Amino acid sequence: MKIAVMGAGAVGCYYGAMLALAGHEVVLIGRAGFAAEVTRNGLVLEKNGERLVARVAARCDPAAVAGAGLVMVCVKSGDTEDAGRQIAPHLAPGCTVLSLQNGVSNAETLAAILGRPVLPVVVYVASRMTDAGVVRHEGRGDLELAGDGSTDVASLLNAAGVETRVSSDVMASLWAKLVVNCAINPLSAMTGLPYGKMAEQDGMPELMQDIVREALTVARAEGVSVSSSVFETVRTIPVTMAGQHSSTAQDLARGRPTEIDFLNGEIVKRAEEHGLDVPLNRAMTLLVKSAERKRAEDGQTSIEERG
Ligand SMILES: NC(=O)C1=CN([C@@H]2O[C@H](COP(=O)(O)OP(=O)(O)OC[C@H]3O[C@@H](n4cnc5c(N)ncnc54)[C@H](OP(=O)(O)O)[C@@H]3O)[C@@H](O)[C@H]2O)C=CC1
Ligand SMILES: CC(C)(CO)C(=O)C(=O)O
Repeated sequence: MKIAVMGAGAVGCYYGAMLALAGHEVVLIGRAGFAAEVTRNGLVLEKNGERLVARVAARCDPAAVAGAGLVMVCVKSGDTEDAGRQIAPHLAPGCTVLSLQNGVSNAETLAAILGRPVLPVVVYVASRMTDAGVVRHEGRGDLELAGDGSTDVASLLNAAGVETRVSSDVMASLWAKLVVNCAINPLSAMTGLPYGKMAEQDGMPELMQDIVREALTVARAEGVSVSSSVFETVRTIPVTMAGQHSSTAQDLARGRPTEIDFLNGEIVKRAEEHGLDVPLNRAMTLLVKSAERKRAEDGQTSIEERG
């Protein structure tokens, strides 16, 4: 079966490479530089000290999803709508579409644009692009999904060495991930500190727990039952990932748009719909958006100065 990956970044390249290395026909849709590099040299996966070259097709034309039986959407949340609109006219009638993204609204957003069901997938991987055609696996890699066809998709992924579970409550798992991201990501971005040092600041562990508590009131109002283990997860991440900076911090540092509207911003938006106030999540959203704006203006200034 042909498998298409829309969004050839850290997540798309990791799973695309795993599937190609297992013998599947994989096409990755990304930017022009990526497509040119991978067409020349293949997609390199660095994993467990090995450097594996996966033979994949790399394209920048979304029409390349045509004929795929499985389409994995792996763009950042802010790009979901555009990506959906771009692939919509080219999807095969019976294909299965997955959303391998953080946040709790992407699968629904895509489904509305595509006019077909989209399976939400919880992605437990740490991966990053180290060069145009090189993806480095840093940890885990397992997936959790639900919806029509999920048993077949899970079998295909498990056979390719990607541990995949069919979930009894995938939205609860996506929410749990969201709640943890709400407590960790913006504070890592605002302090600029790795998680270990960040959590050593007086009052910081308490602040993180308060953000979790606030986000959980919104999850409850949405009718989602999130495991209370999220409190423990937020306590342990600064220990187990002491040297790490959040994806939000990394996006800010690179001058790229963050996913904050789909993290704390999602909590704020949904809280408003339920008549709840979530001042801590509101503050986190505002601070990160202000930093994004400053980063953009500073970038603009330096372009003009160079100019
Ligand atoms: N990286 C990780 O370890 C993890 C990430 N996630 C989640 O997975 C999702 C994907 O993250 P990640 O892979 O890190 O993101 P990346 O930014 O690395 O990858 C997305 C890629 O898609 C490209 N892209 C976006 N829109 C289009 C388009 N219309 N056509 C072609 N290419 C496009 C982007 O290009 P450009 O940059 O030029 O826009 C980028 O190369 C996010 O929701 C993230 O939160 C979840 C778990 C772990
Ligand atoms: C789990 C965590 C916080 C790890 O960095 C993450 O998902 C992110 O940075 O977005």
